[in-house]
Amino acid sequence: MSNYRLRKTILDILERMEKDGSYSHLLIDHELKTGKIKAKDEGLLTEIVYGTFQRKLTLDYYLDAFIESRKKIAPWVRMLLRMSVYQMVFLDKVPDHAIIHEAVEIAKTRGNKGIASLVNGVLRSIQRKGVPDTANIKNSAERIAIETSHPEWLVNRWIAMYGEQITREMCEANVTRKALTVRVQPLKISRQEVIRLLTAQGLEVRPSVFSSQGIVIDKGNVLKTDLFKEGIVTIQDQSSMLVAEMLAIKPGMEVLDACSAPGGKATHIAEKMQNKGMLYAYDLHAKKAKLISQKARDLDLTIIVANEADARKLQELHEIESFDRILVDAPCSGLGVIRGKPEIKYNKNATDIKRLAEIQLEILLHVAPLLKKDGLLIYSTCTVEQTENEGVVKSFLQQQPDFIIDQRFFTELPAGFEHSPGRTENGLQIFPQTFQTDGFFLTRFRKK
Ligand SMILES: C[S@@+](CC[C@H](N)C(=O)[O-])C[C@H]1O[C@@H](n2cnc3c(N)ncnc32)[C@H](O)[C@@H]1O
Repeated sequence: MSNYRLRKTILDILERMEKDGSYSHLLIDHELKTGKIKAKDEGLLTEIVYGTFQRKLTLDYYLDAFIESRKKIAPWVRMLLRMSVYQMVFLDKVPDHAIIHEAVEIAKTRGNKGIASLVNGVLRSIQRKGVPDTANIKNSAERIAIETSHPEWLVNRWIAMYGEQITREMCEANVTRKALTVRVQPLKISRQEVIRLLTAQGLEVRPSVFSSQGIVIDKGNVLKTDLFKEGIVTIQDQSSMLVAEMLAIKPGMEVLDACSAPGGKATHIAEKMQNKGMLYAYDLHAKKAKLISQKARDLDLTIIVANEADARKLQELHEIESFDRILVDAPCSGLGVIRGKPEIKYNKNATDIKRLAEIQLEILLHVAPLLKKDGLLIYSTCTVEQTENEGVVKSFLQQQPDFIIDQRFFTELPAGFEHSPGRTENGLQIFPQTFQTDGFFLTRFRKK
């Protein structure tokens, strides 16, 4: 694929992300699977698409200094300018003159001479004068918002929750890449052996401190290895791996995973159960429930029974006090996984957060009676929103006096969490910047 075609494909993906609010990772995966992108270009395509979308608001701030405010420009032209400026400012892989040349060619072919001249003028001015200095922005929330491309309402909200320093670190982490991590299927092979095999294939890897099954891939493409293709390792973020680790699971138990698709944590729990016992996994959507069964089959785990159900109606399917362990990995705003899914920061609003917190509490209150006395329930989300995390935990404890926060949860956490900034009496908020993971929240209740 020529450079021109590659840039045009990148522009197409970015436009679809903007127009349909489509999931960036799904669009990129789809494009890479068409086989039209050369292996050597895959990294560049991913980098420009993610980078441009991640830094959309920063790039607009730069561009607005060079575009007359009265001038209306079509969304595709703005996107073309954004991806060009992203490459000029944040990447050093292609010289500026080549970036400008390709952008002008696209503008000419898709638009007309006038658009090509505008694109040429704006990009050449930026090349000559450089981008505006954000140090001049006086208001600190606005400055964080522009420098890290987050909506200002979100930055203000996080500053009110966590203070300016944590907010800035979090926003900065959200625009960086993190290392991919995988989980080993321990019933098939040991982590040590997988590390040996991956290292022999030239990858740079290290054991995760979050989970005895986790491996961090510092360099190399694990997705192309047979270990991945054969289901011996699966992709999972380290903070997600913490859930099964902290559920104090034993083989032979009866376990409920109330919001389970696509089954990352359910399969991890089944592995911890050594595929002995019973794990009921539910999801609201039938299609998604099928993904859980598929994942269980891929990993040769036979104890998972996956079905479609609303977690708020599980009392119709199961008896009171029938489970040793329950996991509520609740639907949430996803504001902890912005790094991998940048569209989330632009699409969510405060009303979504409030509504989600209501659903999360409803789910918890409904499944609580299904837990045996002395049983454990983990509540987790992939968000950094206090309303959805500590807020829900506090409301749940108020309405369910039979439940307490299990203090052993804190002593059983892996080393490194002793002074973690997000640790409170109600659970553990993992920030994306602390361990270079997804932002995640989890806590463990015990039924008295
Ligand atoms: C955070 S995801 C779960 C991820 C999963 N535990 C894993 O590790 O792969 C939340 C899931 O809850 C499902 N969901 C949303 N509302 C639900 C409800 N009322 N009952 C059951 N599942 C629900 C969503 O479809 C989504 O798949």
